[in-house]
Amino acid sequence: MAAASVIEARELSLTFETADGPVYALSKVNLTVQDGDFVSFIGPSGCGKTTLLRVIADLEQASEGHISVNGMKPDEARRKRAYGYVFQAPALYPWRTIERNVALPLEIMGFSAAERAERIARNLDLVNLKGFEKKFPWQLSGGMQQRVSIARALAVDPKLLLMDEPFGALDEIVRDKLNQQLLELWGRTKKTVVFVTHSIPEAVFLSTHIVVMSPRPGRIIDVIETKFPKDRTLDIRETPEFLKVAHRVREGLRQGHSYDD
Ligand SMILES: Nc1ncnc2c1ncn2[C@@H]1O[C@H](COP(=O)(O)OP(=O)(O)OP(=O)(O)O)[C@@H](O)[C@H]1O
Repeated sequence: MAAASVIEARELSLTFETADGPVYALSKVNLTVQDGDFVSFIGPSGCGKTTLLRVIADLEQASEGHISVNGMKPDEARRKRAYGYVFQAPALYPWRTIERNVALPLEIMGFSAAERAERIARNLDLVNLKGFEKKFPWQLSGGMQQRVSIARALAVDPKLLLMDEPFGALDEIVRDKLNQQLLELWGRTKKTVVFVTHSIPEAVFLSTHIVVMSPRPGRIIDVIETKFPKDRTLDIRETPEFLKVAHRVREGLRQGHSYDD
């Protein structure tokens, strides 16, 4: 049976009108994300990765074209909490404990105390943070705080997880560990993930599809499908197949890059 599409974008464009003239953040973007895919957006600064993620999340509206999220218009998908969003910085409330941070979207949606407790326990377990419920964010490392943000995004059980460079601020060892954990989490939960990154190894390791983007105007220049086993470990980064995919991403980035700035 063919997988259902979670995101469909057709001829999507977004132009920001600024004092210095129009900025063509997205131009004629076509993208299909199927149920269970792990899709990364990669490209140089300003190619529209965050803008595309924000259009999917209804935080920004397209100037032209069509987009659907879980078969709905983005504003309806947002109201129905069809996705969870993880920002680059953990954005946790410092005065709330870890469990109360994860509880926040559940409180907003009116879940009962018993349901909240069950979901908090389940999602903190999923990100390996059992035992940290009563701590405050400042008592946790940056990587642990980002795992709390992931648990919070998953608490309402969305089909789709949108992640904007969630590990960009972390050192490489921590990032490797979180990549491995995220892959395991994706395998277990069967969520659809859309992930923004600047890192070629991160994109190749995590993704089923790598969307290579280019700036001025922001557009998609290549979509690369990978065929790595679901239970892969970081060791695959040394394999010829991994290096081949990484090379194709790098070539795409090189061709799309202008050196006039
Ligand atoms: N609200 C806005 N108003 C005007 N221009 C904007 C706005 N948001 C983004 N832009 C511009 O749109 C283009 C795409 O920005 P975007 O943040 O999506 O790129 P990006 O690929 O995510 O970059 P980075 O990797 O640096 O985060 C850039 O030229 C940016 O300056």
